[in-house]
Amino acid sequence: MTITIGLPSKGRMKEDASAVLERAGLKIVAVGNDRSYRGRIEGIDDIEIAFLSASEIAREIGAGTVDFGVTGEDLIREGLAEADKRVEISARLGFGHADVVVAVPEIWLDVDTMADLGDVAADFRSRHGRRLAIATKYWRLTQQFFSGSHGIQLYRIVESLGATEGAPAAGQADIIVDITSTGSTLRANHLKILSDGVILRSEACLVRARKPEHEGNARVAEIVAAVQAAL
Ligand SMILES: Nc1ncnc2c1ncn2[C@@H]1O[C@H](COP(=O)(O)OP(=O)(O)OP(=O)(O)O)[C@@H](O)[C@H]1O
Ligand SMILES: O=P(O)(O)OC[C@H]1O[C@H](OP(=O)(O)OP(=O)(O)O)[C@H](O)[C@@H]1O
Repeated sequence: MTITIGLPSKGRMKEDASAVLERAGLKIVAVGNDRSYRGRIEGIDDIEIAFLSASEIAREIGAGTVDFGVTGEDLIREGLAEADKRVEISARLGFGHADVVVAVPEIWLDVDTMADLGDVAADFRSRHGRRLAIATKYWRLTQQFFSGSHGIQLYRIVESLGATEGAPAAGQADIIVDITSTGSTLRANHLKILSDGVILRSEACLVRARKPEHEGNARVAEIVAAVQAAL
C-alpha cells in the first residue's frame, strides 16, 4: 500500500512543513519538474507526496484521498464536521501558530466577555432593527462557539473572504471572528479580543485520516514516530 502525505505547495507553511519531514529523515524529492504537484521520499518507494494548498489538505484528509497531511488545526476543524472522528492529530509541529478569536470594536467599552456579547446580541434587534452581524470565513467554528458553547443564537454571519478586520469600520458587520498571530491587524483596525474569546489556538499539525487499513501498518506507525522524534 502506498501512503500519501499532503504537503503545502505554497503559502506560509510550505517551507516549515518540508523541513520537519526532512528532520524526520524523510527527504522530499520532486517528481518531474519544479512545477510538479507530486513528489516522493528519497530511498522510500511506498510514500508519495501530494503538494496542495493548506485548505485543500484539510479537505483531502477528510475525504481520505491522502493518508497524512501537514496543515493548520483551524483549517481541519473549520473544514470537517466531526473532525475528531475522521482524523487524528498525530503531532503538533510548533510553527504556523495563530489564534481564531472573537473581536469587537475597542469602543464597545462595556463588552469584555462572551456573556457581555450575549447581552448585546439579545438586545440588538430591538435597538438596531436587525441581528448582530459577524464577519468571518470560519462559519463552522463561529457557530459551534456562539451557539454551542455560549448559547448565543441571535446573530447573522456575513461571509468574508478577505480583509475581515475591516468589515466593522466598513459597516459590513458589527464584530469579527478571524485569525490573529501578532495582533497588529486587530490593533490597526481598533478591534479588541474578548477575554474569553479565543475559539482555538491553532498551529501546524501532522494529521492522519482515520482509515481501517492504517491499523497495524508499519509504514504509518513509522511516519508518526519519525515526525514526533524530530520535534
Ligand atoms: N498570520 C496568519 N494569518 C493567517 N493564517 C495564519 C497566520 N499565521 C499562521 N496561519 C495559519 O496558516 C494557515 C493558512 O496558511 P496559508 O494562508 O498559507 O494557506 P493558503 O495557502 O492561503 O491556503 P488557501 O489558499 O487554500 O487558503 C492556517 O492554518 C492559519 O492558521
Ligand atoms: O495578527 P497579525 O499578525 O496581524 O496577523 C493576522 C492577519 O494575517 C492574515 O492575513 P494576511 O495578510 O497574512 O493574508 P491572508 O489572510 O491572505 O493569509 C490574517 O488573515 C489576519 O488578517
